[in-house]
Amino acid sequence: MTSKIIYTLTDEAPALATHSLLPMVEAFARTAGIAMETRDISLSGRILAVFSDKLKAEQKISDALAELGQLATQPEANIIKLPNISASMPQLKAAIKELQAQGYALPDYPDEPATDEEKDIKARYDKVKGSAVNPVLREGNSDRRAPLSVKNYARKHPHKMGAWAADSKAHVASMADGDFYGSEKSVTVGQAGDVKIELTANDGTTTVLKAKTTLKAGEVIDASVMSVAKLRSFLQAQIEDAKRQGVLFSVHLKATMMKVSDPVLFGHVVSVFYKDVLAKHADALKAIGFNPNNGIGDLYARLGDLPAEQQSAIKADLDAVYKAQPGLAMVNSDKGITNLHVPSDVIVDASMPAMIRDSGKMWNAEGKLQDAKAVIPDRCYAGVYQAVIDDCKRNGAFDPATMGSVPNVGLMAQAAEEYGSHDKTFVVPADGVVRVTDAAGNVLLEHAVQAGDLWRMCQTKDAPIQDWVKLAVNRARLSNTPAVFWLDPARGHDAQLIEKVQRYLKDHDTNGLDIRIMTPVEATLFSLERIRQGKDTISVTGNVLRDYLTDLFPIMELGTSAKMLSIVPLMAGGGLFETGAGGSAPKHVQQFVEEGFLRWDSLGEFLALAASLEHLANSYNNPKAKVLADTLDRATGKFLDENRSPDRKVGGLDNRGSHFYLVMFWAQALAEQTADADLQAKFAEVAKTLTENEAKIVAELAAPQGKPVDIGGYYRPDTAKVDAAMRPSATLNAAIAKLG
Ligand SMILES: NC(=O)C1=CN([C@@H]2O[C@H](COP(=O)(O)OP(=O)(O)OC[C@H]3O[C@@H](n4cnc5c(N)ncnc54)[C@H](OP(=O)(O)O)[C@@H]3O)[C@@H](O)[C@H]2O)C=CC1
Ligand SMILES: O=C(O)CCC(=O)C(=O)O
Ligand SMILES: [Mg+2]
Repeated sequence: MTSKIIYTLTDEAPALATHSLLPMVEAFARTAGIAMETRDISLSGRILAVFSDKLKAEQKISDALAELGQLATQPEANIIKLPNISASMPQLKAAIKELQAQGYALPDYPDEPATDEEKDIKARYDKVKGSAVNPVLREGNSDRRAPLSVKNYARKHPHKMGAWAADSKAHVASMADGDFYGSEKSVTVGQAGDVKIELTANDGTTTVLKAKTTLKAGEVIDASVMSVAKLRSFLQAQIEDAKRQGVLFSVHLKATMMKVSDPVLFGHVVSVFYKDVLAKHADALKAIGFNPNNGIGDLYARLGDLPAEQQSAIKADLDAVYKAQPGLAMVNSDKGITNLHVPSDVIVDASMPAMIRDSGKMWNAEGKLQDAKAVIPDRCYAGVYQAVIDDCKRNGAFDPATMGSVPNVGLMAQAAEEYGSHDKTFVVPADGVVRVTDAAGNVLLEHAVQAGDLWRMCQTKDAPIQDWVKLAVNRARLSNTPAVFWLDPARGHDAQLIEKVQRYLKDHDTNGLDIRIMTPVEATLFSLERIRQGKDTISVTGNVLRDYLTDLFPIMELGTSAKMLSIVPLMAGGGLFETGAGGSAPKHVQQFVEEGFLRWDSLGEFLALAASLEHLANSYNNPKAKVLADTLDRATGKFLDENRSPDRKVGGLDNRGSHFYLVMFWAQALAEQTADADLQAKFAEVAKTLTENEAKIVAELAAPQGKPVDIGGYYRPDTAKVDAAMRPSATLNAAIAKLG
């Protein structure tokens, strides 16, 4: 077996950064006999892979995601996973358009498929849409934390935190009833078997929503429903309340990862907020195919299809809406892009912490910060953010120089919980009752529903739960830190989990450990109180809170979740090393293209690479890999100590310059170490060259800054163009080439 690490090629900022970093990493890894292989799991790559049959021979690419999904279930897996686009519908369509323009004969996305062929095309695209990558690769639970070196760095170089006023009007608004939280029911199934999901309408007719879902013994299933009538009246009341209080209206959902439910929720917000203009022009908007689930931006984009007169009438009525309604939080006030323009622009895990970091404010239409109402319709997790906001109002902003840390152990293996619910989420077609029945006809779960309601079922397998409990105990032991399971006994699903957690904790030696179970709000208060005293508390959570908390706490503690170590110990023994805990930072690409400056911070990649090398050293007994891992660790420490992360603006060090420093420190550490004489000798020269040419290389890397860059595409940029843009230092390239 050869030692090999798979490095994923993804999208946007992390993909650009890869063009600079990976060639250097490859050269270093080769010295230890390690092959770095790449696999394209970008949005465009995934589209091309599923439509391979429609492409010319030279355009075909293999289905790397399917291959890696398979690999993740094998003990030899060692995968470094960078963030990728989880495409919303507008992003998917934009990517299709770009690829078509590049000469790929892809079909259009059929919004309303009529023929079997169109249905097949839609099904294939829907497979690529949303969070299509992470659930496939995450065959393990997650361990996300700020390593001590990173925490020390943040304490030494605290980022800016917006001050909090006790009378801030910022708040979270959630429904009082009729939401998923209020309706959740759950059972643990004793034996393996299949279940059926069916709607019995009030007129007596039966519709099979999903004929077969296979369950394993001990699996927890839950189901819940969101009442659309109650949602819409809640939204209307919140719009009025925002106006009354003079705060910005904003909505925070996860339309990317929750690709079936949340675009629909988003669509309701759009259609309630803009109801006057949408009602008045209903026929015209139907004719141009406007769909509120794609955001109000979809309306603006399609306006051009209407006669000029009608366009200006609609525009005037849109402006009237903005006058009558409360101010909307903006994504980009210069360009007039609101919170309701694109469902993937405001994603709750990143957007709520950003609002909290900004004193409970968001951007208004004038480009100024203003107190905001954050609408998070469902109550399952919203209370966490309100608790943080209340704490900030009471005690002021958190201080990154002194605050403790909240690492996370997250249950996510095998598409656990809500994030695996897409194939079991339905917009209910008629009033009636939805039932989940087993093969013997026993009703396991049922809900009375109305047409338009969102009904969903989630699955959580037992083996991942056992693994999660074990991981929590291990982390508590290794870090000697209290661990809190964030579970709410008032929720059907969580009540089942509490029982299992209590049972499986007995399988471990928990002597001397402080392990508790608390509701999410109690756990927040407990963790925040400790954080203000500089103490750490492990959060042990389900899949959604894993996502939310691993942006929330890092953004408060470190300014960004990019600086997180994010490991997925795969249940089959392999390792999946995610890079940071954030996304693919679309704004960074915009800045790069306009100004030739890439502010992406690759610290997450550095941390993942060290963990991956360490894993490889252990599983293949490769002492050279261990030396590479240890020296990379030292280099990262120095990198943090000297604060060589990218700046935010032209003139400072950018992503490329930060890579140079990491690589120089790594080469220096290799030249200094004595554990492996061969590596020491190999790196002596490159370390010397890089050290002596520091100023020259930094200047060569900075030379292209300040000018626009043509990368030949957004979703599928031109490799040669990006290579040239990301590797502009001939001196650095030559030094690395010498490694052979
Ligand atoms: N693991 C994955 O694959 C994930 C993928 N996504 C996907 O990413 C896309 C964008 O999602 P979004 O919610 O906007 O979240 P992002 O994390 O991409 O962006 C939010 C902000 O976080 C900051 N940020 C994140 N990573 C870095 C980094 N490495 N260096 C510097 N700053 C960073 C940037 O803020 P600033 O403006 O301050 O520079 C950025 O604008 C979506 O398509 C989403 O589906 C999202 C989360 C995880
Ligand atoms: O898969 C996705 O869409 C997002 C993943 C994410 O935000 C996370 O894991 O933190
Ligand atoms: Mg996240």
